[in-house]
Amino acid sequence: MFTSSQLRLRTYIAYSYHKDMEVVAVVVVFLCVALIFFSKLLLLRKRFRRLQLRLPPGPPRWPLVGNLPQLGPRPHRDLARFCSIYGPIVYLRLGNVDAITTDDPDVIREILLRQDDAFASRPRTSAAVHLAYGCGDVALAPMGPGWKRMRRICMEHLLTTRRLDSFAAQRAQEAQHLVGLVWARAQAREPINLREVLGAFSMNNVTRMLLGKQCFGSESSGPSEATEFMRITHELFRLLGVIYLGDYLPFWRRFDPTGCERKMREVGERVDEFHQKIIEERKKGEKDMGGDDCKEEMDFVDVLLSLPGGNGKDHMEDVEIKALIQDMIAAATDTSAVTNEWAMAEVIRSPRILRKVQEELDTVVGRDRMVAESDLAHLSYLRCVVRETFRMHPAGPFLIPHESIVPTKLMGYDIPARTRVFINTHALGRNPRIWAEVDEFRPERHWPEEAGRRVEISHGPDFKILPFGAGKRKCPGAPLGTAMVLMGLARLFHSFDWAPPDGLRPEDIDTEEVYGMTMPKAQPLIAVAKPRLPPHLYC
Ligand code: HEM
Repeated sequence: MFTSSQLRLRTYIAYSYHKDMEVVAVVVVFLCVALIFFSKLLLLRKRFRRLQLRLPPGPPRWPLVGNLPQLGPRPHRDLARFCSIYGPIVYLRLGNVDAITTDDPDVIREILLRQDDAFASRPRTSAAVHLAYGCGDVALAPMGPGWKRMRRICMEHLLTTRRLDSFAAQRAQEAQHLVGLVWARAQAREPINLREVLGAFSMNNVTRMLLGKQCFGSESSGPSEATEFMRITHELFRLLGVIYLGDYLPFWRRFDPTGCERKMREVGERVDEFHQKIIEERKKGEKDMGGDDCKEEMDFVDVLLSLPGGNGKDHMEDVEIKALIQDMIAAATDTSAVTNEWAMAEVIRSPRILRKVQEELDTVVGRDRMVAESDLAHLSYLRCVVRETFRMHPAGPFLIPHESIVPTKLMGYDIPARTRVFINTHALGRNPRIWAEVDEFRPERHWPEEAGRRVEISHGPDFKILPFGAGKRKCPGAPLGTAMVLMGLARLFHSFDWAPPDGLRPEDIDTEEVYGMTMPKAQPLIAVAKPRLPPHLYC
């Protein structure tokens, strides 16, 4: 039993407790209201600031999704249309991402050269995370010390002129292997799937440098493994090119209704198994890697295994080596194979151009030997064919997307930080303000005005074509890519006459493209070859 004074005390304690709770509740409610108020204020300030920005012009946008619904299955064509309506720089809002696009040489020069420091980063997309070792490679890595180190390894250890020269004999063997393959089919009077043979040519060239062995052919680990590797590499490329809604609408990633991100994870794991196997086999083999002379004989994997790691470590991490192997394969194979297929398609479509290419080859090389790499610099007309191919059919419709690091001004417009930049190389080559008769394949337009001047394949000061990009992110494999493209074409045009399969006229060869990170012909190129050199040269 309580006394009355005890009861009074208990009542008082209960009363003060409730009073304190009320005060706490009032303070909490007040803090919440203040928080909501200030965050709204910040949002409004941000919106107000955005309203003050002078963004480039662009198409009207939908709430939440912005301009995403205006992009169809060929987004390079949609963005080109916007540039023809709104001008050389177009602003787009893709979900919650700021983006600009351009097809104009002056704007491109400003982005890639004058403001290279502001625009040289890459967006951290889901594909880059799942398919490029968490952006730990070169091609998809955002600007930073990681990218710098990996790029330096490429430039100073893998793609040096000396090392590329040391693989010249292997490249010549691969070119002969290509000719032999086509010759065998020609003897059997079979039409040739040029996508297949050119794909194998590129892949073999790259894997011989990278791994010291062919992927397709007598040295391969077996046709089924090679085919699976090629299949999974194509799948990787397809996914890298996909416009994934989750990169623009974060809620999409929670549900992933199309299973795109799950597929990325699966393909990333499958590709990783291939790469891990390569490293483990090589470590087990324990090749001798000492001495500078020996280093010139080493393939890329040997070189990477011999290099010190970052932060004073003795060796590079496996994951860094795998990211570089993947970049080399992905960046080098499809790009050159797609370019070669387009060039063959356009030349076979035009018997006049085929005759001119062959006349030049007969003059420079003759008919009693095969084309050598040393001939390539003298094949000016063939070089014009390659330049014209890059104008009409750049390997990819866009450069790999760039991203601005800081807010900046571009041609008088405000560009916020983290704006995604789509440089539309497909539209640049077909921009009617720069080129006449844009849909006509005419190599002569690149013939140098000054007699005897070498025809450059890379971009010139006018930035009217841009096959390898420019500035800090320029393709580090451009000399190798050019050599592989020129060599493949020179050998095929020199060794064979070409025609479409029975019943088709040259002009019936279709030139429809299919969108992706690289942009191949929609249908593989099938053609018939007829040998034109003495038989002993083919074996
Ligand atoms: C015809 C063949 C090739 C073409 C058309 C081509 C084209 C390109 C283009 C357009 C870019 C993007 C540039 C940018 O975003 O500004 C690029 C980047 C790159 N390419 Fe190539 N490429 C070819 C061959 C090669 C080869 C043979 C290699 C290496 C063996 C290679 C390695 C790379 C790498 C590592 C990058 C990323 C550079 C960076 O982000 O820092 N490419 N290439």
